[in-house]
Amino acid sequence: MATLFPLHRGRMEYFCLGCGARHGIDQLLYTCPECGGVFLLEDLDFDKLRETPGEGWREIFDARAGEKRAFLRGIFRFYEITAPVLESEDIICLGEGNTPIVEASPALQQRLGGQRMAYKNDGQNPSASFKDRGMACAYSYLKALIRKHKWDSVLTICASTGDTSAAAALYSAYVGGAIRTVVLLPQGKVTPQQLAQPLGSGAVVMEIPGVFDDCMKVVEHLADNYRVALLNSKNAWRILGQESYAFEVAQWYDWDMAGKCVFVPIGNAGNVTAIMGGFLKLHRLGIINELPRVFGVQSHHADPVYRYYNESDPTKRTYQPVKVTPSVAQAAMIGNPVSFPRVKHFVDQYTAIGGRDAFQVLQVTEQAIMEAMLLANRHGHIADTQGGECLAGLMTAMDQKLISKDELAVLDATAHMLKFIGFQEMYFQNNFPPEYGVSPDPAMTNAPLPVLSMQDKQSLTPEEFTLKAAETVASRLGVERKR
Ligand SMILES: N[C@@H](CCOP(=O)(O)O)C(=O)O
Repeated sequence: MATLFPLHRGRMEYFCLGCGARHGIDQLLYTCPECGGVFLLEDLDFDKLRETPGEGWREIFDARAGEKRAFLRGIFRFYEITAPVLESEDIICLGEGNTPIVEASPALQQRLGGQRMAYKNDGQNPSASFKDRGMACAYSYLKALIRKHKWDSVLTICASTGDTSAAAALYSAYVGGAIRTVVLLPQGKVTPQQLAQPLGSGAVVMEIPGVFDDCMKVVEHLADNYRVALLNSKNAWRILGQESYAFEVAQWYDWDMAGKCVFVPIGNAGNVTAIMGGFLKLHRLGIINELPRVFGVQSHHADPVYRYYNESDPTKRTYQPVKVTPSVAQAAMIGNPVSFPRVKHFVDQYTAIGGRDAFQVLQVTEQAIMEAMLLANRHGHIADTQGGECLAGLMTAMDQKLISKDELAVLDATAHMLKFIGFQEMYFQNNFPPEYGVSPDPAMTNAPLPVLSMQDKQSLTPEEFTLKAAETVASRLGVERKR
């Protein structure tokens, strides 16, 4: 019974956060035709889910952990609270979600003065970032529309700092058929690894001089005026898929969120929106009894959300986009997050239940981000620069006494470290362009050590070469000979 599909079918609608207008999901909408506001998707029958007690839902979701069928695997094991309007035949699962939570080693915990922490490695998703969670849902919905309307051609489009484009191109390549994808990237501001991803998936890659915010404006104009399907998190289906991060954190800790804090970097703000929205859904259904505290983290080079919430008097807060400067947390280098209205919407609900401290935003320096990432990785983690940003945020929270040692901090490593490996290289080789404001601590750098020369290789016999190389390694490391 527990794994039956579906246990609940919903009636979903777009709901505008600007004017409250509601629209049917039969058409692709990103912003409200009436006021231009952003949407969330709501299941009008969500409260019917309360007929099953929280304990019942916990059992159902736990029972699906070993599920093999695509439509109940990955993010879709939470089908009823995600997108309960999709048909099983439309659901795409490329193995997204279910990413590991890895607790800090005792040595790292000690370095943090005993603070409990863990990373959730969302870089272990198929395209190596959390965006796959959202794309699985957005593409499943698109597939449903294509089937229903018998469309023979759909052009999907997104602006990206590198992760969204990789995910969009991957899911598009998998679905194929009517779908073609184009991605718009800020020229020179996406890492070589991230640029290689959509190219390899066969997407059309276009580069625009400027930063992400410039690309986003072009994509928004195209979505408003041309027949294209926008795949950024402005597309509310993306948000639904990304809620699975919250569901998985809760499930991993046996649905007990007491004493847990979640740290998440804020860029375009889709992820922090989804995480708060996800926890609120679980709370509404009694699946969790407490909300974890959420700490958003931003670099001082791209911090519009921090600036907004840094004003303690809510009546004096005014939102101002910022002009970004280069950031190692390049995925979050965004000065005008499209989901800002969604953040406000959920922060109000979140703090109404969890109190003022349930949501806070921290600002960290570029130097702190780099050093936190290196510290984490020297202790066996695979944090990317955004994961470093979260750890820098945790350290800031500790310094400011915003968190206690008994609380467990769950940090979002949003992408795989290998996507951002160039920043580690710049740190190790001390060649960061000055705009980043990062200078290496020699104790944190590393470099390969050459052993013997090519001339040695050519002049020695293979046996002599092995022996001399082994002796050089042993003597450099001060290893004692066996007696
Ligand atoms: N960091 C993002 C920026 C776009 O965010 P989205 O969630 O709105 O698609 C990226 O990887 O492109």
